Amino acid sequence: QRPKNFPPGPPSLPVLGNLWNLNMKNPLKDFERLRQSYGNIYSLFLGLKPAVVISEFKAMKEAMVIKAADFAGRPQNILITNLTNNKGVILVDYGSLWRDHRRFALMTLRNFGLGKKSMEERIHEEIQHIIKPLDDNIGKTLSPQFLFHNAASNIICKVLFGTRYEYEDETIKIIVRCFTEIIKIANGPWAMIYDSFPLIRPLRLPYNKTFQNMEIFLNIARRLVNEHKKSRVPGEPRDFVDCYLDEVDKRGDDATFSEEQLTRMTFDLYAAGTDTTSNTLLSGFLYLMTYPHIQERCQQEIDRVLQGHDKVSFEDRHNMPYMQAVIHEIQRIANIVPLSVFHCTTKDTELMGYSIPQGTMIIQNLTSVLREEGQWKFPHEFNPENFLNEQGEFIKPEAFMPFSAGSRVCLGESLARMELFLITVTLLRKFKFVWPEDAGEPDFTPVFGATLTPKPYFMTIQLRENQ
Ligand code: HEM
Repeated sequence: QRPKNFPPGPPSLPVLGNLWNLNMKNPLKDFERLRQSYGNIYSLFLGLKPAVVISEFKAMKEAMVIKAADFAGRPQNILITNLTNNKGVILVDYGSLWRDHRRFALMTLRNFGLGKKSMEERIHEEIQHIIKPLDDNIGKTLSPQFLFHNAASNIICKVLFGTRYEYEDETIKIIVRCFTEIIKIANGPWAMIYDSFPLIRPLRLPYNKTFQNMEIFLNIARRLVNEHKKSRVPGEPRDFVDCYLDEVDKRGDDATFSEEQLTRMTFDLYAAGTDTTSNTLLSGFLYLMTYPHIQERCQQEIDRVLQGHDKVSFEDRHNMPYMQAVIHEIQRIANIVPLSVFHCTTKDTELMGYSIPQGTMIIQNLTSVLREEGQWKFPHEFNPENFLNEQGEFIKPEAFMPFSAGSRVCLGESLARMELFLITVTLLRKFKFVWPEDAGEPDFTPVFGATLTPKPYFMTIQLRENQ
């Protein structure tokens, strides 16, 4: 039964609730269909749990920005609690552990605490490892999937642990496999089954694999943290782990800053920073190959602004309005995290006149904002004009929310934006990317998972004439 003045929604069945209304493999179309019937704020029962789905800019802003604290919780199901041990940052509930760690991570990632080597340098070093295989394949075709994935993974690895792995290294393969499998189970129907039926928890079912995978990653992270403890010089941090160990020293007995929390947080940052960035790059190059005139216009701007410089710096973005518009448009159309990460209300609250009790799961339909008519000049097509004004200057409409908005907004936004800019500009400056002649028509339909991924594709690499 829906509480009084709760947002409307489709009728629900006992036990299953509205799970029968959703295609678990890809519920995005169902969320859109239900929005058309019930409006921008509607409710669903996921099993016995009530959830509210929020769509379009106005409602999203009221919830996430204006009433940020009311909507900043995370739903706590038992699988997640058992998996995270109430530690980390992404899935922990609103409270002091989350707040202190979020603040610490933001400060550290913003280039302050990271020691002598700047974030930009770390990214540029990794870009050299992307360029090498591209250089070796001039005139040939290549699938960029692993290249981008390993690069994004190594960048975050360097920020956290100060190390990178060769693209063929077993450790990187194990890490990537653990993440993929954990996310698949934690996000899917098994999490709900685990939650609803305590008696089956000890059985050997797929979620057990999740706990094993989590242990594998945590053991790798613990080993790296132990090595840091031996080699660090207090007060002279080399990376995120060193900064955190300095913070533990500084805080003394404050239990929330602990080594266990550190290893859990490295997992979260690693998981959140890899797929998202690499899938954005993959979508980006797919669009740049399909719209060669847009690729060329980027290259003209790059050549003009970088003339006489050996490499691009993040500051250069201020002189590259077109490139900035293209990268933002890639993020808008790629819509990499379409349902954000589920939120939860922290107290009884109201949204656009509806009452929403404390503890209600909140699902952000970010797709609806990124494609909203009235917010964009060209909501349904790939067109950088969405981010340019009449004078050709870069503008960012408020409805640009691929990182979500408010208190839980993506913690890695600044790192992600730097990666996307430096990688895209460096590669476009040196190479021309061409859709292979024999590859048929490009298919833009993404594959749904925790993030949206373009279908695997190949690209032909050409060296640009001025290189
Ligand atoms: C293009 C790349 C990225 C996109 C599109 C993206 C998007 C998002 C979104 C939509 C959320 C959920 C926000 C919410 O719940 O309201 C999120 C959360 C988060 N992201 Fe990202 N992200 C990206 C890259 C990164 C990177 C590189 C890192 C790591 C440094 C990162 C770390 C996090 C963390 C830790 C959270 C949880 C924040 C919290 O709960 O307070 N993300 N991201």
